[in-house]
Amino acid sequence: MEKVILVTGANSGIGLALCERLLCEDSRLQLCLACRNMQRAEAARSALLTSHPDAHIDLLHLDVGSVRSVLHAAHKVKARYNRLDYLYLNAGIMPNPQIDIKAFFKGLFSSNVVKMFATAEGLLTQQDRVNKDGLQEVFATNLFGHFVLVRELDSILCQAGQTSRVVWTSSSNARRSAFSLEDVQHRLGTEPYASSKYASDLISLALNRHNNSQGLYSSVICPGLVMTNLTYGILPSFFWTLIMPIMYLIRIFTNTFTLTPYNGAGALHSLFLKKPESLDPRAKYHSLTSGMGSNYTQPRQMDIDDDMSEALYVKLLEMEKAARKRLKEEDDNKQAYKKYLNQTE
Ligand SMILES: NC(=O)C1=CN([C@@H]2O[C@H](COP(=O)(O)OP(=O)(O)OC[C@H]3O[C@@H](n4cnc5c(N)ncnc54)[C@H](OP(=O)(O)O)[C@@H]3O)[C@@H](O)[C@H]2O)C=CC1
Ligand SMILES: CC(C)CCC[C@@H](C)[C@H]1CC[C@H]2C3=C(CC[C@]12C)[C@@]1(C)CCC(=O)[C@@H](C)[C@@H]1CC3
Repeated sequence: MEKVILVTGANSGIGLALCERLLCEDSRLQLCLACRNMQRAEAARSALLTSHPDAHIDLLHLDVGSVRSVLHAAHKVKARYNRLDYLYLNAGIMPNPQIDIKAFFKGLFSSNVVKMFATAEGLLTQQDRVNKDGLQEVFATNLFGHFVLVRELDSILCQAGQTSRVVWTSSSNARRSAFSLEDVQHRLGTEPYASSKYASDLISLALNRHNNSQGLYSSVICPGLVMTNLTYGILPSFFWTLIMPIMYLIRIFTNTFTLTPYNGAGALHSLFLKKPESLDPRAKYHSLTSGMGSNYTQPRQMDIDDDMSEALYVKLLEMEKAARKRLKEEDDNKQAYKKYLNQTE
């Protein structure tokens, strides 16, 4: 049977570019596009089928920010496929981003200018909100939903005599100082995106510790700065179009300005080709682009430690248990109410 690959957030940007690159590699792959909006998912499938008419592309409804949707989607995946070779955890959000213009101009004339363009450290804040599950939306979407998905798919990811891979689309914006074990959802701060991405780096390490012996390997990548819906949300799109030539100029000095989704998906693609045993669990694989535009992948050591990653893993397990309990109670209450209505009729 051909390899089965599931990509979350596959209908646009880096996720869609990854699907395109994977099909160019092997058009017989069984691709599953997991998206929250089925209209956009259909459009993505049509676009992929235009260039690969014989490709096997399934759609799956998944709102990774909702625990109920994750459990439902995982159930469907297990019913559809008896194996899952690659799980790309790519969906992500950065709501209401704000740029600190003063910090930008200060950084521009400092020795930290290259780092500033690569990581946006000190430049970017976001306004988060609480979702229907009572969780912070950025945490729920970028990390927790994906964590529950991996756990729920464990029976088809960890199969005897087979290796499977989980790949997180993290970011160089991930920063230890933006994350706190006392506030894993980042309720109190203004950098939920950096916090959620740092948390995904930690969780990847923990997944390796707990699952390598069962043949499951986890890695993290950073796509670099890519022009997608996510980045277009940071500044008005006409402004981006206006400064595009400057962006290409900056790329000569900063290899992290990958700019196109195709280049951004480079590291995701290169991990597809690598043997899992050869990967470094403490490295983040960066998509990079030379000044002349050629695309390459480079591993860089992450600022993470085992104790912190284990502590976060334990916290997420507890949160998962609580979320399942809450959903079960909701279902039981619904059932009881239905029964009551039937009796009173
Ligand atoms: N662009 C960049 O410079 C960088 C991006 N990244 C990361 O790359 C990943 C892909 O983002 P990118 O391609 O840039 O941006 P896009 O906005 O183009 O893609 C994000 C994808 O995630 C999906 N998504 C968002 N929320 C949910 C949800 N609750 N359930 C299911 N799907 C969801 C979106 O679906 P919909 O179309 O319905 O919104 C979309 O398909 C993200 O994790 C992002 O953090 C990391 C570093 C840099
Ligand atoms: C070039 C221009 C004149 C001004 C652009 C300034 C900023 C808008 C960008 C500088 C560094 C960028 C950046 C990101 C967003 C846009 C900038 C802040 C990201 C945070 C986008 C999402 C990610 O995950 C990071 C890897 C990016 C890091 C760099």
